[in-house]
Amino acid sequence: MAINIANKVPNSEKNMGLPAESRLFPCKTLIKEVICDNRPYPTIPINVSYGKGLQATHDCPVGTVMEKFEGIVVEYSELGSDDIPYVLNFFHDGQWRWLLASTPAIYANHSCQPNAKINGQQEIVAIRPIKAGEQVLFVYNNDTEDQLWDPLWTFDCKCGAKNCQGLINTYRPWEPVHEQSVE
Ligand SMILES: C[S@@+](CC[C@H](N)C(=O)[O-])C[C@H]1O[C@@H](n2cnc3c(N)ncnc32)[C@H](O)[C@@H]1O
Repeated sequence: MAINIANKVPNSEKNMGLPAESRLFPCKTLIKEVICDNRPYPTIPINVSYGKGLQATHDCPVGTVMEKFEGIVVEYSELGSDDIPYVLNFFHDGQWRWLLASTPAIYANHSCQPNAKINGQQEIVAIRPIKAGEQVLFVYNNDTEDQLWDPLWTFDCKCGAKNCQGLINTYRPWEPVHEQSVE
């Protein structure tokens, strides 16, 4: 997996200009890496009925990188309960890692009928054409059931899709209905 290491956390809506100790996701110890990349992406944060969401600013074809999770990689034990809904875990160098992102990617909501997915570079990528003004949505729990779901992340899905799973409280393999190949 390609990871870009930079010497500072990228600016984001909430962390802009703040010193490390007062960031949205304070991490007191053991910052292993800082992942950051060039910005911006064709999305903006918006308000939705369940907090914030991420909205496309342009019509985007399949394969467009809509946003990217970038921030600090920490140990699970360093996470606070408020961090859990926002953390992205990924497998790297034979172990699970937790990425506390400080980019608008954290606002992308879940849908059981998504228009995007996360790729191996922690990017949110369009799996179907996304129109300007549409919310960018991916399946949070698309994985094998042997990966442990964090109970602190359980929520009632309000995506409204016909195939809505309802309570999101476990990983399950997700079969795309109309997904187009982007890789
Ligand atoms: C990564 S945050 C997404 C941004 C969040 N909406 C916010 O305002 O900060 C994940 C949390 O958003 C909420 N969420 C995301 N997708 C949802 C959905 N389809 N239905 C209900 N709540 C959802 C849940 O509370 C979830 O734990």
